[in-house]
Amino acid sequence: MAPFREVRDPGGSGTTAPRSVSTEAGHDRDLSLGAGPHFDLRLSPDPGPAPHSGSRSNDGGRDSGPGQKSAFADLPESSSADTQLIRRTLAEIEPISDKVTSYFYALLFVRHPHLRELFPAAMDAQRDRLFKALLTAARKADEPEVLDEYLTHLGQGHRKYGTLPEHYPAVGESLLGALARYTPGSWSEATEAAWVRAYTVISQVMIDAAAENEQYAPAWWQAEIVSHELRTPDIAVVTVRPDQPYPFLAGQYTSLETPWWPRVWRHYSFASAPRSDGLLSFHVKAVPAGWVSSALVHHATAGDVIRLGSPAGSMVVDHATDSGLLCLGGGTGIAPIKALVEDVAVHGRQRPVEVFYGARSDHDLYDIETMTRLEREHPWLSVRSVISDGPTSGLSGQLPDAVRQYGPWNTYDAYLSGPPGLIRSGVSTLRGIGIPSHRIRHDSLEELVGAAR
Ligand SMILES: NC(=O)C1=CN([C@@H]2O[C@H](COP(=O)(O)OP(=O)(O)OC[C@H]3O[C@@H](n4cnc5c(N)ncnc54)[C@H](O)[C@@H]3O)[C@@H](O)[C@H]2O)C=CC1
Repeated sequence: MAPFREVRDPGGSGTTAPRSVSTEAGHDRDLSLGAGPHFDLRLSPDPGPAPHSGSRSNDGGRDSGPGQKSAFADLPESSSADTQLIRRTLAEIEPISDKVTSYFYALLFVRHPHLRELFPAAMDAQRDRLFKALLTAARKADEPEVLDEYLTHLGQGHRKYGTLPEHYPAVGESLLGALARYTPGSWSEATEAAWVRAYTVISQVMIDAAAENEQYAPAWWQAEIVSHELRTPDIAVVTVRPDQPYPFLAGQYTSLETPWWPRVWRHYSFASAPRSDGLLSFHVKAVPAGWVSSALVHHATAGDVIRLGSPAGSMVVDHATDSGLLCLGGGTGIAPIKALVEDVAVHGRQRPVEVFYGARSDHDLYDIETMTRLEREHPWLSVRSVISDGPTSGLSGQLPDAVRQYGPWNTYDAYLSGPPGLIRSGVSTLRGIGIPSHRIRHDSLEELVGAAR
């Protein structure tokens, strides 16, 4: 049987933690957690198969075998009562989530200062990512399969930050400390016990997923920039050569860290299907206050080395069907759409692919030449550009409106990529014209908001 590790001393980092800290709100807050919650995490040396659900994982397409059991199937019967208690806490902190987030990090760093170095020097960009992810996990507690997949990705993705199993109890204590502090009306022994049970399972799934991923993938890849092409004053196509093979699927994205902003990771979709020379390309637009995007567009040159995390995302082509593909790419969102087109071409299936490429002006259609070249090469491909904000001789308006003028689309699989506003209105338009939700694919809005800054 695998050893159990009990974490009984929330301040047990060997450092003398101050008893209070000044938070954003300017109040000194007591950091005591009383006796403290206990997290019994099994730090198994042999993780066995990852307990994820059998749906697409972020390891470049490896699926877990059929019939694997969800870790959440092991939850005690009290779990639905736990769900109620957890929901109540979540509802209570929602309007003050900023304060709770600040307090969570204050607790974490004051009690466990050695963990500070795992986070970026300037925390504002990524400040609430971890906390949000934990709350998202808690919110999905009654959707075991979805939660398993989410946590598996989260656990694997945390390897690049240097996260170790022994860090999880510290995070759990800080999470509970912050929740308890900001829900004084409802926090009780039962609520704490519910959160301890939920966090214990959450962290165990993440730890197991990371350990399983370690068997076949590095925590990150080094990648040298081999070409940097400025297509407009603020959009660059950056091509890199990873230091070891990088398996991924067309339509997926990765996390990327530049040498100029250590520990600040941003998501970028691959702009090509996997290539025989192993090179990877990204379309990067420098956005205002976008540290990483500006560095990549305005400072990066050939020879610079960046780091890449694991591939992720399920916006991939289903090669088991011959359905047509309806693709909406807004701005740099055309990058993974181009990868999907190349993927269909590689598989040699003659299925119709209809691309709507949206941009604010003709000038912003930075990749139209590539798309029209692909259209010339492949009779099954049609590319239409749609201009939203300027004069044009072609289609004008917002992308979803343009798509509505064509069709019918109800036999197509739909792929959306671009700004969150496009995804939201695109999904609602496509549903409205008869494409069922399960045939509409896009990256998670949570990942997209602020993704490529
Ligand atoms: N996998 C993905 O979903 C990817 C997403 N992106 C995201 O795409 C965005 C690209 O930004 P920009 O190039 O500045 O695009 P943009 O803001 O210039 O928008 C491009 C086009 O998208 C459509 N659009 C934008 N907002 C819309 C809305 N609210 N409703 C309907 N249509 C809308 C319009 O047709 C517009 O011309 C970034 O936020 C980036 O993070 C980029 C690459 C991949």
